[in-house]
Amino acid sequence: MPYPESPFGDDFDAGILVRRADDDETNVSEIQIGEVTKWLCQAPKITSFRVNTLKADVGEAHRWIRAHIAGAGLDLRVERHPSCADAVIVHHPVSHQTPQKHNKEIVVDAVCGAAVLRGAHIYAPGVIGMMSNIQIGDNVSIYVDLDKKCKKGFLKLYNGKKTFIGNGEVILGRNHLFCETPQTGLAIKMIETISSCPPVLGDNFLPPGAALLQNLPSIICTHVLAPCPNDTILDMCASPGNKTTHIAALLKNQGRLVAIDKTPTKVAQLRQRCENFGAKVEILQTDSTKLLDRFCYESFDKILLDAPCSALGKRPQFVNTTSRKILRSYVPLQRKLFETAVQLLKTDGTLVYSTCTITLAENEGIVAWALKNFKLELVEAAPILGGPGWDGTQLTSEQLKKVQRFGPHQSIDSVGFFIAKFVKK
Ligand SMILES: C[S@@+](CC[C@H](N)C(=O)[O-])C[C@H]1O[C@@H](n2cnc3c(N)ncnc32)[C@H](O)[C@@H]1O
Repeated sequence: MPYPESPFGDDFDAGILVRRADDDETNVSEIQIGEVTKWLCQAPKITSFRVNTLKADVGEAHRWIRAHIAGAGLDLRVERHPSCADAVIVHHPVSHQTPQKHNKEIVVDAVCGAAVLRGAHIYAPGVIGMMSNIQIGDNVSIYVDLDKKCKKGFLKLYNGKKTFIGNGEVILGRNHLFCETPQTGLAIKMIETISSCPPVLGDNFLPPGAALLQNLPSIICTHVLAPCPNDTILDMCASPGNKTTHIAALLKNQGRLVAIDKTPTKVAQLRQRCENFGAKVEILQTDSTKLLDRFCYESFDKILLDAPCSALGKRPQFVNTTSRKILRSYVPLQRKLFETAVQLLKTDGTLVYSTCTITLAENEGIVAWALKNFKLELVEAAPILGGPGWDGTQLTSEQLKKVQRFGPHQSIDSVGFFIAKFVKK
């Protein structure tokens, strides 16, 4: 089976990705959606770290990352990002050759396969099938099960829908993998992958809280909010806290930062992240659509609404079983959260709206709706490092240049993401 061209099933109407929420029949955009779905299946060509400036110096973190990569015998370009002072970028090598395949095969699930293409090794729970003749120390080829039909513990050559992603060395044998519970430990040490992302790019080689792996568009998003010491800032949908801790760092822990999430387990994650990163944050577990019960009208200088969304910007994706119903379920919640944000924002205050998805309805659709319903000015979401927004809503081409979208054919090959910035009038 060749590498997939789309994570969606044959019966998925991809046109929904480029339609407005209030016009679900007509194709209103010129976007070549096939290019986008193909891009979603591929891994990003960079890995980015965000240095936590509350605990580490960017130059020093840059040297640690370079030394780690050199120590693994790799010669990769590692640079401090020219426009995001706290970002360090590792460029993956460009390889035009598919690795040579071995006769012995391992089958992994789609989530594990995606992690492998972003530099992970394979851990026991991700392995589904291992041929019975495979021994510890063997070099094997890794395949992703594309339709979840391979049974756990499968011991023959799997002939179902699968795609090749790379080669590795077996560390754990069948007995350990399939006969022991719980299944834990490093199962396959990756040697080479089709994405060329080197398998050394975790963040656990760095001192705790010094830096984290964070996709570049997410790093840019907090710079667009532009926190300044002594601002009063609200992060409405904050867990696991990647952007909250970034805001705290740019605030230098001065001013007031309130971070909220609705789900108790996610609030626990947020708390832990803020603690590890030395971030001074007031954390609340509540529904952000109901914040006017807790805060006065116009309480905040700046608000980040990193909204719950359909998360279709994730890369790579092998399989996505989302539906029209699920995709359309986010817009009403995004509008409610947005409305609350506008009420809590001071006049002349800044609101940044972002998502990690690609649909027109959740991105440009929300911006067009917001400009129609509130006294807001759309301002340039600088630093602009992504491309313009998609057409298909009432937004003009000038307005589409003020927002930023991360997608295919751009200088930054990262995940799909959207950022818009407003000032309240
Ligand atoms: C896109 S994630 C946020 C990621 C986070 N900003 C970061 O960068 O680490 C969206 C978050 O919104 C939370 N959420 C969803 N509905 C919410 C609501 N009504 N009120 C508050 N949080 C909500 C989810 O639990 C989820 O953690």
